[in-house]
Amino acid sequence: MASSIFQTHQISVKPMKRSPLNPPKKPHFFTIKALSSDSSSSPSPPPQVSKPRRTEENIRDEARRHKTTHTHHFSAKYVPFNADPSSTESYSLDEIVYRSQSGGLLDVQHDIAALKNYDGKYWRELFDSRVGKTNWPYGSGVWSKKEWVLPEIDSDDIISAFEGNSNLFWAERYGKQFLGMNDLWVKHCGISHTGSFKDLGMTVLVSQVNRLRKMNRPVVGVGCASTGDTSAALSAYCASAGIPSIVFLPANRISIAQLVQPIANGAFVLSIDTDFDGCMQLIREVTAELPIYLANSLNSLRLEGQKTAAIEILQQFDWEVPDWVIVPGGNLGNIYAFYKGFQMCKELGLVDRIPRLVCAQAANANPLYLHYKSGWADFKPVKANTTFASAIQIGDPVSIDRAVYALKNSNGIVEEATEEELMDAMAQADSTGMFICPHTGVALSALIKLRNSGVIAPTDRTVVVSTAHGLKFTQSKTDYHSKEIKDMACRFANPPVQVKADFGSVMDVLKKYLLSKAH
Ligand SMILES: Cc1ncc(COP(=O)(O)O)c(C=O)c1O
Ligand SMILES: N[C@@H](CCOP(=O)(O)O)C(=O)O
Repeated sequence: MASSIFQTHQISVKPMKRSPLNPPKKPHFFTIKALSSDSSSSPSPPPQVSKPRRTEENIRDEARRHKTTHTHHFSAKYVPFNADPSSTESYSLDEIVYRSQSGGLLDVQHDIAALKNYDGKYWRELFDSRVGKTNWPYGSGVWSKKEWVLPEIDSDDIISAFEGNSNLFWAERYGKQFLGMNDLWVKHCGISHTGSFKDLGMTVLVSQVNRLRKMNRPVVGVGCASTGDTSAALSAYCASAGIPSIVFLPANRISIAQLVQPIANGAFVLSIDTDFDGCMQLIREVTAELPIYLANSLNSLRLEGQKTAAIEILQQFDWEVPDWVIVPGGNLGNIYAFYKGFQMCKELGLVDRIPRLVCAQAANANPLYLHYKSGWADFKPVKANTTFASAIQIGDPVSIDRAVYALKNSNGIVEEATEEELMDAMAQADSTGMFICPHTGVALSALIKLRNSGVIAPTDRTVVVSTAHGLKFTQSKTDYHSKEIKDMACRFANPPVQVKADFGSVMDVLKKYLLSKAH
């Protein structure tokens, strides 16, 4: 059997015998019948139907067999972000457009009235029913919310690695030992196909590109500027779809593990002698000239996938709302994506409030923090300095307006972390069994500050969003534990002990170690 990492195994299940007493059941996951707009009642929740997969089928074939004509009326379109209610400007998602007429950001606007034909209980049960299954495409944490993401895309056009459904980890020891907290959680979005939360948005964007190409729209390739994670996700999803990808990387500013990802996935990699903001400027100019589709989060499609992480957090808490969610911020799409996910759940009746959001920035790349501290006075981009949190070394974030909106509407806070603070926080978290990235260290530093100042109470249910896998950033950990960082005490370094290869020497160091650990 031809296999790829994006295919799951064929599962052999004997077809069930059908008889008049046992008629074929309706495939509920694939047919959501919208009520007419004047209807006041909601349909009953989807029944659990076992859907035998034929031996000769893979999961795409099975989904095709179950496909019925579209019976739901959910839709979405681009509108200017935060537009005046009187604005009539809008674009089909099948258009190639990244900016509004006035040059502002766009947003994907769903037909909320159609979605509201179903009550919160219906959506909760529908989403819950899809977790942990292999039904195409709903086995993905993103596509399990398809009606809220890209309702009109054909499931056959979707490119998915069954991303999402990431671990919400109870940080028991870290919470107790370092913060006196008993309800601290880490949402491990980096435990994902390419090792960061970018997979959530990229499955949506590349699926839409796949659709556009099938419609013969002029898209020869997909391109992005990147600090390492967007490029990894873009190249993997494009490789899976057989679509050329082009990535602009700031030379010598991303980790080796991140650099090798697009190289291995066959992307056209340009290493450019500038920083991320310079690469971003270039990709915007290039995509305006060439048939290359822009994959950065300036493109609001990406945020539709990323917002599902917020919905997933609520789902994992059995639809109870945490008090705080802390997100590291760089280009600032993700903080808005979280806001949007929470807000949609509130608007559609799945929950009755949203959490307070905290955006955490590295002090070396802190334009949002400075803007917040100035009382949201005039925004000024900064020149971002080198930071161990290299994926957020961004001085001129494209989603600044989205971030400000999200924070203002969630009673949010912005915090910053120095290099020493973020590296110490990462080392302490790792010492309790995690293996986080420096960006998660930034988010934990923000938490430490807000706990110390009493803004976050010991009993507050708090979620720290971990955005990438620690294995992408081993050089920073190596530098820290070797105490090789200039002007940093590396207080929690745990360097290996060099010891002679004889029993006595090994016993000596072990006894010393055990004594230091004895209570
Ligand atoms: C690992 C990691 N964390 C956090 C961020 C920040 O996300 P955003 O750019 O959406 O603010 C990024 C990318 O920018 C990232 O790659
Ligand atoms: N950290 C990002 C920076 C670009 O962000 P995007 O969400 O706008 O693509 C990266 O990994 O490239």
